[in-house]
Amino acid sequence: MKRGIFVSYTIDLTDGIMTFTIDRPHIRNAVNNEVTAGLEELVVKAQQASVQMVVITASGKQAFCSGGDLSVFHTLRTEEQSYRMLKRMSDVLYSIKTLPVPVVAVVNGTAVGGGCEIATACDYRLVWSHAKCGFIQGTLAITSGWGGGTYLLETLQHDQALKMLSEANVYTASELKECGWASVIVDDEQDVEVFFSQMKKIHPDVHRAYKEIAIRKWQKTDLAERVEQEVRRCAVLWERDAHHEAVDRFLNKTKK
Ligand SMILES: CC[C@@H](C(=O)O)C(=O)SCCNC(=O)CCNC(=O)[C@H](O)C(C)(C)COP(=O)(O)OP(=O)(O)OC[C@H]1O[C@@H](n2cnc3c(N)ncnc32)[C@H](O)[C@@H]1OP(=O)(O)O
Repeated sequence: MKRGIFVSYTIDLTDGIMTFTIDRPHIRNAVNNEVTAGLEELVVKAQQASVQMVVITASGKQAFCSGGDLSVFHTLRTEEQSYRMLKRMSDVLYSIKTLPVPVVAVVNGTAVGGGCEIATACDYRLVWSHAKCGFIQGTLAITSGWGGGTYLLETLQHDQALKMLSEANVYTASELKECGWASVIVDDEQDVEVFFSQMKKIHPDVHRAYKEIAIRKWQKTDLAERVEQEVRRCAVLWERDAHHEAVDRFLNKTKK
């Protein structure tokens, strides 16, 4: 077992499964710059030949990830400033999406905003039955900006994806299964183990070969360029008053 412990995340390698855990439960596992750096570290470490699968999850049962840490990212005011943050996260999520092994999000609780983007960049989403998830960026007068909107349109039927993005709602685990976002709903740790033991029945080279096919398709269809356009579009909206006012409302509401 190899283990690296930092303040905001851990990376663990056990039996060929490399697990990245966001460890900021007090703030619903929101992504700050340290978590972004951790995901960059994950991408490097996951290239090792001994890694057969990658898991992304988070501490506690309340939240998988509440998106970007608004108390940190709210200091980014202009299109240019927000573009740099959005681009960095979108680059790391693209690298995660195109890892040569299956990537599984174990959605242990609420996933909203960028949290849904992280999960959507993964190949599989194991969603705990109590979890509620949604692309709520619209309520902040922005779009997804880490590539997750583009990945959702790749993953779900077109009208389901567009509805999920535009409605900016949160959905229950069963609604997420019905629309095709959740691969599996899990009720306990045993259900999670069953998923991984099924995966492990198949030789890791077979998983790698199928992943190669998917990556080739994404390269042919200019996925990276489509993500870049999503990032740029979000940065334009980010600069506007409507976005900053909505974030102010959230931050002031929770301080009272
Ligand atoms: C920035 C990138 C962008 C993208 O490209 O996608 C985004 O991610 S936009 C989306 C940003 N995220 C949000 O707007 C979600 C905000 N959070 C919530 O709506 C709720 O916290 C929750 C996730 C639904 C959980 O609700 P609940 O369990 O009731 O917890 P609290 O609301 O009481 O939160 C506890 C504590 O954590 C703080 N918090 C939560 N999320 C964030 C966040 N994303 N950024 C900063 N802080 C966050 C919240 O303020 C509370 O703090 P205290 O009041 O000090 O305890």
